[in-house]
Amino acid sequence: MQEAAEAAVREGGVFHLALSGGATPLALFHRLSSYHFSFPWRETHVWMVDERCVPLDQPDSNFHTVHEHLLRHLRIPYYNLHPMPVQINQRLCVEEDGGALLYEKEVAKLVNGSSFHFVLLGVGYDGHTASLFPGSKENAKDESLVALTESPNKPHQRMSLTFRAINRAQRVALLVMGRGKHETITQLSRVKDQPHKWPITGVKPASGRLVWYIDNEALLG
Ligand SMILES: O=C(O)[C@H](O)[C@@H](O)[C@H](O)[C@H](O)COP(=O)(O)O
Repeated sequence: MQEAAEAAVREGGVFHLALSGGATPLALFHRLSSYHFSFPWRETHVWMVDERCVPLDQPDSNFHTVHEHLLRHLRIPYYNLHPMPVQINQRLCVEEDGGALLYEKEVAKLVNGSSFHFVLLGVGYDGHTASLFPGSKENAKDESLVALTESPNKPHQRMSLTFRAINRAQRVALLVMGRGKHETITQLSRVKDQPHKWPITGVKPASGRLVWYIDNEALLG
């Protein structure tokens, strides 16, 4: 990630990084904040891959998690932080409030070609990634870059980058860790291109690079 950040900053003066929630990236966040002192945070813009529709100061909020475990330990300008606007007009993720479109416009305004330099993803036990869940209508060729989605797990309402946004990225890193994910990895190794059932198989950067980072426990059980 640091290499990608340095290369992007060298080329264009800015690094656009989109981060997922969940427990898996916490160790990476800890590492980034504790050891990577030369990471170009001042030139880094932090975006969210997905968000739960709860106020940003709630422990369930992905931005809250990223803030607690990473952002608050860094020297990063606050105007480089881009939480998803899940709360508008004192209500959460209401279609008419246009939060998804607002975020899409913010991405379009700041990110060249809406193509993030680096997107960090995880995978759920059911093969979901970001907040793109099995069987949901958003998984079909969605034209938008950001959408309101529904999770089978609480909190149900979500906002998420779509496949379209993810697949525009220059690099996508898929981080899978822990014995608990072994079954999922085994199943995923047998399926191909079934984004409706296994959303993770819909991650295919058009011209970018996709790299899976799987630890031994997830790989070997
Ligand atoms: O909001 C979220 O939960 C995520 O962004 C989600 O897509 C996550 O990456 C996977 O569910 C894996 O979660 P774990 O890392 O907790 O297993």
